[in-house]
Amino acid sequence: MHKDSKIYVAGHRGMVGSAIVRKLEQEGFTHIITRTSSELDLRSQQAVEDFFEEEQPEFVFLAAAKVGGIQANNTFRADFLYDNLMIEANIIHAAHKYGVEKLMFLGSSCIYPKLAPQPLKEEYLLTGPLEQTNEPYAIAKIAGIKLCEAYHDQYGCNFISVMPTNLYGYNDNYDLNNSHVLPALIRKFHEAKENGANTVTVWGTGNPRREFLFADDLAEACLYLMEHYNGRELVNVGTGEDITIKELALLIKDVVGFEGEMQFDTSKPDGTPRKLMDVSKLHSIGFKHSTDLEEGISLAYEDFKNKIVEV
Ligand SMILES: NC(=O)c1ccc[n+]([C@@H]2O[C@H](COP(=O)([O-])OP(=O)(O)OC[C@H]3O[C@@H](n4cnc5c(N)ncnc54)[C@H](OP(=O)(O)O)[C@@H]3O)[C@@H](O)[C@H]2O)c1
Ligand SMILES: C[C@@H]1O[C@H](OP(=O)(O)OP(=O)(O)OC[C@H]2O[C@@H](n3cnc4c(=O)[nH]c(N)nc43)[C@H](O)[C@@H]2O)[C@@H](O)[C@H](O)[C@@H]1O
Repeated sequence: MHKDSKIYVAGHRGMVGSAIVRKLEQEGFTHIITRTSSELDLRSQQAVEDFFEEEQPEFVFLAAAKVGGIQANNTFRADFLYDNLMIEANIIHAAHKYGVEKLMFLGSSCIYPKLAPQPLKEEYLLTGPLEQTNEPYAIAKIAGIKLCEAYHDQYGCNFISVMPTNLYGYNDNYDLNNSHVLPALIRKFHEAKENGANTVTVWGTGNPRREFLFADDLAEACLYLMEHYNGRELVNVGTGEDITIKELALLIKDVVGFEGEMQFDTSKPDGTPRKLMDVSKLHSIGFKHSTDLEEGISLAYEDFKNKIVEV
């Protein structure tokens, strides 16, 4: 990418998309193209093709998607499958049709089999059954990977697939029903402290293990891979370290300064027992994350407090 290359960031208002825009601006890229979902509904093929014909982007970061935590995925199963299939199919096809030089598709660590060996290597894809709570979303993301591979094979497109682990950071989603665990617990512990509550409820048993990558580190990885990786195969992006949900809750409890108790609601699903990414390929390409979990949680908590002040 040149500093004046035409770069489209799909999903620029989201946690990942906004981090990518922030990073591009910091690096001095001057021609960043964006559209909100009300300006351009990416589920409409005609609208997407009209947009690509008009803007003629040279590089595309595909960070737009219907995204949510375990409960959202398990509740809105049709929406997670349909929206994500339509968004990725429309953008990937239009990128081919209008001659985009390079596209990056963002998948997720949930594409791997529920009980695959850990840490998860890229070659474990499609080697076993998926986690039921997010199977629709995972199927959509696997289809996105296969679309990129197929357009590479048939048309020679330089479309790469990046598989982030669980993410958190600035501009995260703090809705208690639809968010991921880390932002949900930040909000729960904060509100319990502010309201003088004695107990915070954590979903599930607390035993599952999760890996968490700060979204600005992912954005840095995305720019690095856009510049340095042209492979057909997917690339995991994570920290290579995981903790239990209980350990995460204790960490967030300390950062927030909540002094009450935690209780575990086992009526809520645990989901995949573990999904630790093997990041040896990422490291061999030359990238390693820089924000450790405790520092990242503090940064996310400050962002959360600033946002509630704004409301
Ligand atoms: N968050 C995670 O833990 C995580 C983990 C692994 C992978 N990922 C992947 O990373 C990418 C970004 O995730 P995120 O956490 O940044 O999600 P997010 O904060 O929910 O942002 C998603 C963005 O997609 C846009 N979008 C959704 N539906 C759209 C539609 N029909 N038309 C146009 N735009 C639409 C939204 O645009 P508006 O704001 O304009 O409505 C929003 O900005 C996704 O591909 C996700 O699968 C996320
Ligand atoms: C990266 C994302 O991972 C997602 O799986 P996944 O990590 O289980 O999604 P999370 O919603 O982050 O849940 C992770 C673990 O945290 C537990 N948990 C504890 N308290 C809470 C809470 O208050 N809210 C939430 N949300 N969880 C909570 C939850 O039961 C589960 O075992 C997939 O559903 C998505 O498709 C995506 O791939």
